[in-house]
Amino acid sequence: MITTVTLNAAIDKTYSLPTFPLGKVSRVQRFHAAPGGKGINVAKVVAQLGVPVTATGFVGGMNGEIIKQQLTQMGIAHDFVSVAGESRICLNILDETNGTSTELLEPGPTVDDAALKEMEAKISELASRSTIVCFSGSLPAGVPQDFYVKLVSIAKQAGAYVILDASGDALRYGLEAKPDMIKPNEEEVAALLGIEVADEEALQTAVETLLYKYEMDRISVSLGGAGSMTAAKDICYRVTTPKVEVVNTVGCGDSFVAGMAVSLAKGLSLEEGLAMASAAGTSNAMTDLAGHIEPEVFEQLRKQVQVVRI
Ligand SMILES: Nc1ncnc2c1ncn2[C@@H]1O[C@H](COP(=O)(O)OP(=O)(O)O)[C@@H](O)[C@H]1O
Ligand SMILES: O=P(O)(O)OC[C@H]1O[C@](O)(COP(=O)(O)O)[C@@H](O)[C@@H]1O
Repeated sequence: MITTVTLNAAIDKTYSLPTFPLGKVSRVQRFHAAPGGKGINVAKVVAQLGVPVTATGFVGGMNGEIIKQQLTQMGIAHDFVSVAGESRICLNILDETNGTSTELLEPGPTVDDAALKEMEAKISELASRSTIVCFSGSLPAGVPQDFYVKLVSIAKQAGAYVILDASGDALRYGLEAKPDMIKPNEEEVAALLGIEVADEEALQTAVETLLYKYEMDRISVSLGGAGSMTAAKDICYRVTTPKVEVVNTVGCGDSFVAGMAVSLAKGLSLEEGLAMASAAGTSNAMTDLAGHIEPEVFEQLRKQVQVVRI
């Protein structure tokens, strides 16, 4: 089983507008809402790829109930810790004319100490039954910046392979617990090392520095439409994906993580994992939903992505 952890679960709402003029009234004709937040997006794609998954994290209020209900309807097992307050809404406004995506992310509920303790116990229990645990996303108020250190350590101690997809201090602290894999973007790599990444050679050096410093199994730096770079012990790959018609890139990183987690759960090679992760990310970019892949598109892309050793 794969467990996904979303400490700041959300309802992801997407509004698709022909144009999005600021300071004007826009009437929204096309919209949808789905359970979201990075880890829940990972869970949705893992489920689509046919691997058993349990989604956990903090949820609160009516939005929390909706998140749980909809996951149940999707056939995704969940085991959340309930908190006072309301789970957030994350709004993504797609302007179909100029192709922009504008995200408005609420802060989410405030988590108290009792809920933090409950989460530690939950991770210990779920990780002991999981081959992979994915921690994804930002920390809501009340969660200490170093909480991922604790949770990653607990999951590793329970014997799970741990993927951490976070940013800022949450990632910086989380690295101290030596997750098996992280999936930063280029800016996050630069921020972690306090450097500027001028070109691909510099990126490779930076990624390898992080890999060895924190004794990780692999690091994938996702580069949006330009693909990704992945370093593992004594090896580095550059992956490029075919040019596709992009609809909405929200959730691409989560889909990439899902593909990688599924490949690990199935015992596939790193090369196969990269094809799977990249195909999932690119497939997600081709739909207006966040954390969604079309199986036929995914299978086609999986054959088309280029995984090159550098
Ligand atoms: N515009 C795009 N065209 C094709 N594939 C994309 C595009 N954006 C993202 N992807 C795919 O999704 C993966 C992760 O996307 P990225 O945008 O880098 O992550 P994040 O959402 O974390 O910023 C990429 O490595 C790529 O495979
Ligand atoms: O937890 P965070 O970091 O605030 O991010 C929340 C938001 O990120 C998203 O998962 C999108 O993330 P990616 O585009 O990086 O995959 C939204 O669906 C979500 O609501």
